[in-house]
Amino acid sequence: MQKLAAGNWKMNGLAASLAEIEALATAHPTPGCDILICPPATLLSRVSDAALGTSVQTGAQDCHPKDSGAHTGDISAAMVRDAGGAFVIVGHSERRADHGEDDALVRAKAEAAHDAGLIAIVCVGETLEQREAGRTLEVVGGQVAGSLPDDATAEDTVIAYEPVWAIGTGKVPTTDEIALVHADIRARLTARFGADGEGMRIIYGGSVKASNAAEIFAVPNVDGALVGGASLKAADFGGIVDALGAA
Ligand SMILES: O=C[C@H](O)COP(=O)(O)O
Repeated sequence: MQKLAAGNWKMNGLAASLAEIEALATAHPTPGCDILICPPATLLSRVSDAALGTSVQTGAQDCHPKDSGAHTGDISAAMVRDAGGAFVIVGHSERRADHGEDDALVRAKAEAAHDAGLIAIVCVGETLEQREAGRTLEVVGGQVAGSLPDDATAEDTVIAYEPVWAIGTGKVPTTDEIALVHADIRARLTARFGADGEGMRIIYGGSVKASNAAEIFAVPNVDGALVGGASLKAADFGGIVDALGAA
């Protein structure tokens, strides 16, 4: 399967950041993996224009489950598509925590993404408290079960495993810990979706940097990364793209 290096700019990026897209595309004209940048919604259209015809694909960080309507401040999956996006992240732990999003809502957003022809990156991951209580597989397994539409396919769905305690902290699980969770997710996907579950990409997120990327990408069932801080600068993200292309 084609691996995925996905950058999530979160609430970062102004017009000056468009230069990073050009730099990334110029440095990686024929990468050995898919490259995705999810800028803030304010920049999606301009980033998509800048990325047109290059190796860089674009997406949004969230979408509303409805197509349109009276939902001030939200954007729909159709709007993401209209702005040039091909992907949308749903259920990121920051949205689950900041906006009280539960699995049912995340699933509805993934369904909306699919209806609009987008690839949904569905995020799951345990808190430190849950890990320390020995509940990692139970929590992540429950999120996978509840957040994925029944008709998800290998082509339209990516799972991002992001331990909440590893996001933006510089703390990363051991490769054995990552392997255990990714293998468990793979088993659940295969049991539920058959061949599609075997082919669905499972990417890791949480303090991925160029310096630790190769080690993480060598772990079985790690099919790429969802990168926050280290995706903001083309020079940093480029190192991760190189590591994934070589994996
Ligand atoms: O969406 C990206 C993740 O939350 C990871 O963020 P980070 O690479 O800054 O730890």
